[in-house]
Amino acid sequence: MTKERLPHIHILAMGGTIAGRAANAAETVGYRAGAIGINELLEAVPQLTDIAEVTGETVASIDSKDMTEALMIKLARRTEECLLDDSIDGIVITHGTDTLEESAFFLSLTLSSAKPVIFTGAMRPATALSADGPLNLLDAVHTASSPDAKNRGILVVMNGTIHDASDVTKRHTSRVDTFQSPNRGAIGAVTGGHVHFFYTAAPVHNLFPIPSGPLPEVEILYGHENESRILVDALINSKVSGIIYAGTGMGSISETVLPALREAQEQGIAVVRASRTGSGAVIPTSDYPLPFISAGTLVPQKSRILLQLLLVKKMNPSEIQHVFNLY
Ligand SMILES: NC(=O)CC[C@H](N)C(=O)O
Repeated sequence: MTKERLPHIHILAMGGTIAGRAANAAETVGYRAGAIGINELLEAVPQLTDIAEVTGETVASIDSKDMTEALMIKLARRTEECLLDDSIDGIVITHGTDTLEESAFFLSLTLSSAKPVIFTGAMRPATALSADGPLNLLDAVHTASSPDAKNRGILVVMNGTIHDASDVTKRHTSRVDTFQSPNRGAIGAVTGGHVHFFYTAAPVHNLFPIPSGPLPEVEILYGHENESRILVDALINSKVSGIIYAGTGMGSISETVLPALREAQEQGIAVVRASRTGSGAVIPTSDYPLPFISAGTLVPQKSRILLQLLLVKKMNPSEIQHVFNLY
């Protein structure tokens, strides 16, 4: 009897807590992210060899709070090369959790492939009691090996749940169930190695080529009571290309800031209304007609990435709104 070939899953390591080392096993907060190399990470999960032929490489060893646009582009390019490699069946990206959702969303907008691409990370360092990284890695490799994970775009596997890159967001500072998809819910689960998707695949919107150079400057403002226009004026003076306004409620803008944002628009700055609430859609309303753009269900940090890529295409507010309507 011939043994069935195991899938070849390639791991791209970016650092983060999953590769974090602390002084002792009780330490779950003070540690150095990205201190552990890819080989040590794989050795901690010997069960991987039962389910896949696993190879790995280090793309970066950073705390993901320091993620940059250049590194995000580098990660997208390397992932694309791996997707084109016929010997690779699926890809797992280990990443710090702080900005994991931004990288996953960026790759979902710029890559196209039937092969699974799975992001994972950890909330406790590799050296901690009850470290969550090893099981997250095993679950991610199970998912990357699953034929059911094909044609679903970029996925995030954490804490036994599978999430779509557009909805998933980090919602808690320390708990292992921090990753949630607040609008549409998790799309699947990994239980005892069994990968189970709850829904058929949603449409995948890989809309852009991987950008070749720096993206337009887009900043995020956070709405609050008794707000002044100081920050909007600073952004107008800085000649940014876009502003994401994380407004109160459904992207509401206070009367003190509204005239300043209108002035920004007159200077050619694109303004997107998102919400500081963390979930729900911001939809176009007569209170804020075009050129105000509404973010849909995208959180401010993902709205920023989408707007940057749309501004590269030199789209006008109406065209930009059409793309945000997909979310
Ligand atoms: N749990 C984590 O991964 C957060 C640690 C670190 N700040 C990072 O994002 O890389």
